[in-house]
Amino acid sequence: MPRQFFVGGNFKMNGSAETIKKIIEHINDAEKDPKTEVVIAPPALYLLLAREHLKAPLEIAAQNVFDKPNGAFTGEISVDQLKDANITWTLLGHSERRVVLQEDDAFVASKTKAALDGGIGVIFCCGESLEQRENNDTVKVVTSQLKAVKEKVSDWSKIVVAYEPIWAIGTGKVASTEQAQEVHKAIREWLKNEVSEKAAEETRIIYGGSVSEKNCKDLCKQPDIDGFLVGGASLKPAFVDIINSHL
Ligand SMILES: O=C[C@H](O)COP(=O)(O)O
Repeated sequence: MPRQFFVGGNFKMNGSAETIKKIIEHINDAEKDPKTEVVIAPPALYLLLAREHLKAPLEIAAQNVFDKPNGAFTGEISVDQLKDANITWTLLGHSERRVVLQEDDAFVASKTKAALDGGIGVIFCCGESLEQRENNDTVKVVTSQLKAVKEKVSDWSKIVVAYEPIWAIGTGKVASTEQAQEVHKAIREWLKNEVSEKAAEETRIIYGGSVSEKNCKDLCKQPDIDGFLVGGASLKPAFVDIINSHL
């Protein structure tokens, strides 16, 4: 069975109640490819606003979730709290959290397990720095990030893997179709060898890093690119063109 095309919109720490409502209304009203699964990730403060306005089947992701069920963890949000707010997905392992907030592989994997155990889908981000790419360590870095998850998680059916080379995020410097396909293919091989044939066939592997309405059409023609995780362009009307890119 073909994998359903998946497009996530990561608003990061952008927007206000007014602008996020406008973006949501635009996405609601636009003509969209019904074959694309669309998930938007507004800042935590606006998850409930998004829940109120976003129309099904569009879904909402948190940008992060904690791995403890409750308690004295100032500033954190639990899996049960997301479920209470009808939030069905979370991003985890974004490089901005790995680099700026120093989240390591083990912590990201622990949060991934907590989310999946609670029934929340995970958009699991992985990717290499420019230095790591120049040292030819891309596949090694990405698979070691995935390996940390494999040590804690056996069911991959609710994981979407987002390959996001750090050097391409927010820089306007998109990976070439060949560069992206090569890493996506390596991730699929890794899934086949280390998880299962089923996981390799069914897991969506999406690309993130300066995706725009201009480059999405070529990227999505690659056999192992099953969609996109979009940052900056998800705040613009062009997000709909990315949702429709494989039409
Ligand atoms: O989560 C999204 C990625 O970090 C990509 O962001 P960007 O599209 O602004 O480069």
